[in-house]
Formats: sequence, structure tokens, C-alpha cells
Amino acid sequence: MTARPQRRPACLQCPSPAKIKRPKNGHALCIAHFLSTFETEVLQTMETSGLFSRGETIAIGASGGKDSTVLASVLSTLNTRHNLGLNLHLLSIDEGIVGYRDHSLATVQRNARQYGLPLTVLSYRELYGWTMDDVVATVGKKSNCTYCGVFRRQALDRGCEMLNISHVVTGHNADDMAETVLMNLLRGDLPRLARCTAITTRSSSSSSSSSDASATVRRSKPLKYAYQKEIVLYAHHRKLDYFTTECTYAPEAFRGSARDLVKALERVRPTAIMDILRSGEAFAGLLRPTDGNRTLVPPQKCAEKECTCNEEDSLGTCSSTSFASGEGAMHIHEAQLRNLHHHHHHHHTTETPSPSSPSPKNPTAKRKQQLLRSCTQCGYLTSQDLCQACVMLQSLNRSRPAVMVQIEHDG
Ligand SMILES: Nc1ncnc2c1ncn2[C@@H]1O[C@H](COP(=O)(O)OP(=O)(O)OP(=O)(O)O)[C@@H](O)[C@H]1O
Repeated sequence: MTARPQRRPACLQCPSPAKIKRPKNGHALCIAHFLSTFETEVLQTMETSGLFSRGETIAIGASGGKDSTVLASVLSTLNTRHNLGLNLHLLSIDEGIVGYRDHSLATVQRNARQYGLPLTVLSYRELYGWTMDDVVATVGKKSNCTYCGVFRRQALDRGCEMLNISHVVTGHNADDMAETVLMNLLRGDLPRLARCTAITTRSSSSSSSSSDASATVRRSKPLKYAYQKEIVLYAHHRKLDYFTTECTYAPEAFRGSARDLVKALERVRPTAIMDILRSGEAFAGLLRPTDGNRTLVPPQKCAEKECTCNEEDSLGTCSSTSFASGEGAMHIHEAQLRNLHHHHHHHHTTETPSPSSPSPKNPTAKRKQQLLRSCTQCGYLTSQDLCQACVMLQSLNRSRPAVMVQIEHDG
């Protein structure tokens, strides 16, 4: 007996044979309907969360990878098709990773031409005097993601300030969000768990001229409900030009493990990604301030270090910048950075006592320290004397002479 060839099911939305079984929900769709459904879902995400307003200028954090390329393509398609009135601008950060970012930036340059969008490129070298290749030569491969995440977040803010843009979007997708929810859950980091699923967060702007704490850049993730597999399918069937190589520096180990875990769960239960994301959102609802001043998540934790309460954990999912994580060399390095920061802060408060200095008589002082002010070094808005990037740069610049001597010696 010969097996009868299985007939393809029809597309859920038209009589054509289905070509795609959606990873997200198993729906069978033809390619045209998969593409239009994907776009409609992004539009719905934008509309239900009131993400953009007509006439707004949006910077798209463009790395040349699949996520931000799909984001740029979908946003410009929707903008034209639905006459949304958005001014889109590609903003790329060149971290200075030879053999990786230089190639992906060539892709962004092509994308800018393909979509007819303006492009601005800013580099770590011009902003900080360091490339990531230099950083890795100095600190090694283990904690480099921490540096890169802090630098990139600030670089995007500075780019926005230069361009007079107050809203930046990134290509973070549902898989990235699920990873972050799991990481925060596994660390027991409730403050971060409470905010990591937000579609929009506010960051400090790099406003050196302004001490106005309201000068912040909004960061949004329009692809937060899009599965990575569907993003790849969309890019493939729309024939988008994107760069596939992974960063030459491996992701932080903990995020790598969370990523593997999400993928393993997805294999046995495809809805796992959305389930984790929805659970994260539900936790956020539970952890949010309940009544008046009372919150279930006390803010003390972040008073001890650079407060990132208004900031998401990372820009670039490889770059978990959580100072709460504690693994090997990364942990040691973070502890050094904290010490450096505390040393600096202590100096400041003893030399110039301020009425808001924390004291047993003034229990609210610590809370007040979290108010945003300008970094004494670079002017970036921060809750401490020095912003995270400047703390890191101090430590890097101290190591530089030693590294140069070593290089000269080896060379
Ligand atoms: N060098 C960069 N310049 C501008 N934006 C960036 C850069 N790197 C990352 N981003 C933004 O942060 C998002 C998440 O970055 P991540 O490093 O996780 O890359 P990814 O998940 O591979 O995304 P992509 O496929 O867009 O590279 C990107 O989609 C992009 O919007």
C-alpha cells in the first residue's frame, strides 16, 4: 500500500495552499498572508500601546542584524501604507569590533539607501576614546558585554540628543524579552523583573547642557511580541538585506544559558516564549506600586549603585548590564567598579557636605540621591556623581598604561 501524498492545508485566510506554519501559534498561512499578518500585528502593538504620534521623529537603533533590519523595514512600510506621519532616522553605533561591526554597518548603509532613510553613525572611539576591541584587549572577554551595554545605551542617547530626537526604537523581540524575564526571575531581581517587559522605558538623555531631569529619551520595542523565528521568516520572504554573523565576542554566560533554556522550552511547547513574556507582564502588574507610597518592590536596592531605575537592563541583549549578577570574573569586575564608584562618591560627600547627604537623621536622603543630575565628568544625566560609562572609563583609562607597556613589551 502506498501512502497518499499529504495535501497541504489551505491558508487560514485564503484558498491558496499554506506555505508557513506560524511558530507563534501554529496557524497555517500562505506567504502573502504571513507577511501581512506579521505587519498587522506590529501595527496593533504600536496602536494598543500608543507608541508613536503623528509628526514624531523616531530613531531606529540599526545594527544591520535581522531584528533591527526587519524593524526598519516594517516601520517604513507601515508608515507609508497607513500614512502614519512618522519621520524615521537610522541611528547606528559603531562599537569598534573589527570583522563584525564594520561589516554589519555596511549592511545598514545599504538599508538606508533601500528604504530611503537618513543614517547617522556614531562610534565608541569618538565618544569614549575606546573601541570594544581595545576594551577586550584590556579587560578580557568575560566582562566585555557589561561595558558594551552601558556604552551603547549612552551612545544611542547621545546620538538622539545630537539629532534632537527624543524617541529611539530597538529590535528587541519576544525571545529576547522571555530571556530577560527568566534571568531576572532566576536572579531574584524583582525591581528589574517589574520593568523588563515594559514596551517603553525612559532613559537619561546625554544632556550636557541641561540639568533638566525631564530631558530623557524614550526607548521602545515595537517587536516585543514578534517571535525571532517569524522575524527570520519575514526577512527571508521579504528578501531583506541583513547581516547574519553573531558578535565575535560571546554573549554573557548567564544570558547564553537563559537563551538555551528558552529555546529548549520552545521545542517542547512553542507557546512558551509568549507564556514567559505574559507571566513577566503579570508579575509587573503585581509588583507595581499598589497604593500611595507603598510599593511591593522597595527602591533601596538601587540606592547603593548607579541607579538604573528608569533604564532597561540592556540595549543589545548580549549586554546585560545588571550589577546584581554575580558570576566569576564579571562579578569581580563589577565589584571593582562599584568600589571605584563608592570611593569617588565618598570623596565627594566628605569634601562637600550637602544637605541631602544620607544620615541617620535624614532617612530620605538616599532616596533623594536617585534624582537625576548631570555627571560631573561628561554631563550625562545620572543619579550619582559619575555616570556608569565614566566609572567604567576611569577604570579602563587606569589600565591603559599597563596594557600599552605590555603590548610594547610583547611587540
Ligand atoms: N550597534 C548598534 N547600533 C544601533 N543599534 C543597536 C546596535 N546594537 C544593537 N542595537 C539595537 O539593539 C537591539 C538588540 O540588539 P542585540 O545586540 O540583541 O542584537 P540582535 O538581537 O541580534 O538584534 P539585531 O538582529 O537587530 O542585530 C537591536 O535590534 C538594535 O535595535
